Amino acid sequence: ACSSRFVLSQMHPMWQEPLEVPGGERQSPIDISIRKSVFDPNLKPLVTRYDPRTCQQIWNNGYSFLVEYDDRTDKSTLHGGPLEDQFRLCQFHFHWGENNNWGSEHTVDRHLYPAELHLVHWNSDKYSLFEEAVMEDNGLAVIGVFMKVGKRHEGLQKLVDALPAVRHKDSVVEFTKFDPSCLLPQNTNEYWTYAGSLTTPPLTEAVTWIIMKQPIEVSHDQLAVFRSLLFTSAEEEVQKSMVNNFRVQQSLKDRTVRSSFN
Ligand SMILES: NS(=O)(=O)c1ccc(C(=O)NCc2cccc(F)c2F)cc1
Ligand SMILES: [Zn+2]
Repeated sequence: ACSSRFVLSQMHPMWQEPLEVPGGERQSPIDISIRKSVFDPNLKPLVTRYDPRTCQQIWNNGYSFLVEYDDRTDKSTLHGGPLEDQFRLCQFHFHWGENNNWGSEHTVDRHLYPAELHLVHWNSDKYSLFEEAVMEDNGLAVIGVFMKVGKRHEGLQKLVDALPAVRHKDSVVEFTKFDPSCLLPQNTNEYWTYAGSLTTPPLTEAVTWIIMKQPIEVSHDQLAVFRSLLFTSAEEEVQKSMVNNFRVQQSLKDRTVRSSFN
């Protein structure tokens, strides 16, 4: 899978992030201003083809929990939308708050959601490994899906039920046959897209962001299980709840956010 045991330095929500990333002209996350976004009629529908058989495991990396996919072949892919190439799914993960008032990394006209899903893909037409693609400006494509509190999400529940097994940092549990398309909103034709970066170190400016307009609904209790995870490993004396694992918003600088809808 794509998230090689790249151990993030002890980064927590209040992590002392570099004030400016070298040449940081396209950092993420950002606020999406609807009235400043530009409708682009040339944006195509998104095409996702995910094979649940490529789902492998869940890993608590001390920052979020990642559901990792076998990305050694083109079995779970993304193309279309703003993308010129075909991209391979390597993992998905989430960002959330300590309560339902905040937690997402992106916002829409400053509206905060309690959580945000990121489906991480890398350009398998141009590169042969995630670690390579992550250093290139057209290397990654991340689909962002906002989550709001409402009815229970049946597809998410299988994942929620597995979380107690990865409560501590560096724990891994086998997790198979999960189709991440169940986490996409029913309307994937309405999205915003912009050129950005990873939102955790190394913050590389390699990401084409595709942010869905329609949020998915998850229950209060499902989000509460996310908050039962820990930043800390089993050995550490002081246990810290894994909450507020989002980055502070970055300036748009000289970028335009395009919308696939008017
Ligand atoms: N929140 S997000 O969607 O922007 C995001 C997506 C992926 C990663 C990641 O893979 N990091 C580990 C990692 C592994 C190998 C090489 C890397 F450079 C690297 F960052 C970090 C943030
Ligand atoms: Zn993320």
